[in-house]
Amino acid sequence: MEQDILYHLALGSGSHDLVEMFSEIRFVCMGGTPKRMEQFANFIMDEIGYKLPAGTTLLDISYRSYRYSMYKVGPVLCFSHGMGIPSVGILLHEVIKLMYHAKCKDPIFFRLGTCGGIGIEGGNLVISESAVDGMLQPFLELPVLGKLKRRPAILDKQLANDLKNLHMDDDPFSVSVGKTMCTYDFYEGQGRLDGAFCDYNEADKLSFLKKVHDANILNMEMESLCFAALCYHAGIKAAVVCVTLLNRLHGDQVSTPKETLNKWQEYPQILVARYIKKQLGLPINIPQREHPQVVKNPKHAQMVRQESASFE
Ligand SMILES: O=P(O)(O)O[C@@H]1C[C@H](O)[C@@H](CO)O1
Ligand SMILES: O=c1cc[nH]c(=O)[nH]1
Repeated sequence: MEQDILYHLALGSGSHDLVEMFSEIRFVCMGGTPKRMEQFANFIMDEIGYKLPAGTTLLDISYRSYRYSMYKVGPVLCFSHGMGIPSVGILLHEVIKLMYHAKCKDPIFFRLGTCGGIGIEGGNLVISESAVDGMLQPFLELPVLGKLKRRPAILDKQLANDLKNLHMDDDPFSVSVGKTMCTYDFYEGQGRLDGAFCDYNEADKLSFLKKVHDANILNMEMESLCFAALCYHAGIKAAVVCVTLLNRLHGDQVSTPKETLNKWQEYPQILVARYIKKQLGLPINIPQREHPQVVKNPKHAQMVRQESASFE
């Protein structure tokens, strides 16, 4: 291949110097919405004391794709992945290739998400030890060339435990490690009664949720199966940290006020930021603003701005 066009990122190995732009990346963080990931980029910038080069602002490097958003903060790359397995799968293919082209060394991948708790109240964290599909099967099934390909959805146990150990007594959330059910739909796929269609009743739903609960599944979301399977297949250390928006044993609707939900969405970020700081050798409970790191490549943001702008 002469050049590799990372179409949905609006980047390419021929049009961009991917080594210059991304070789320092050590942590790749992704979550559903552009807003959340922009907030995380700003948060991690404060946490690790990273300073953007003078006169530059945080830029969505992939804004020309109109698909995903992408922010770079020193060694941390932040993406929005949209909703569901197809969306996160396409992104992962391109991010994994990006890491390869950029010659990044053993980057760790995180998904910072939201989920429905199974027996866990809203506003608490679940770290996935592995993922299962809506049939409780522990692998991603994908039709490839007319045949079903199965890839195990395994996550790094050590990383999950390391993250859990970063929980502090005065955190406003609990942290549990367990299995995650990843579905292809938010409504019927997760046994909700409040979708546009529903061919089952409350008793059927509760019997399914009990089966899920009895299988030690702590939460439901819509990306972990693919995220775990593709990272495991690529040999990438990966973790999924989600905040529960509700306890599904008590209801279906996400009725918590928006301000509270926004606060809760920060909880996975707090834990992952602690991990990143620890890996970078920074103290994890002292604000870093007064101790800015030297910017490794002061020309970087300007360069990203120019290259993104010139990409067609
Ligand atoms: O990371 P997010 O909050 O997008 O993850 C879950 C799973 C689906 O993408 C979405 C459904 O509301 O939230
Ligand atoms: O119940 C929920 C909440 C967030 N995301 C999901 O996929 N399910």
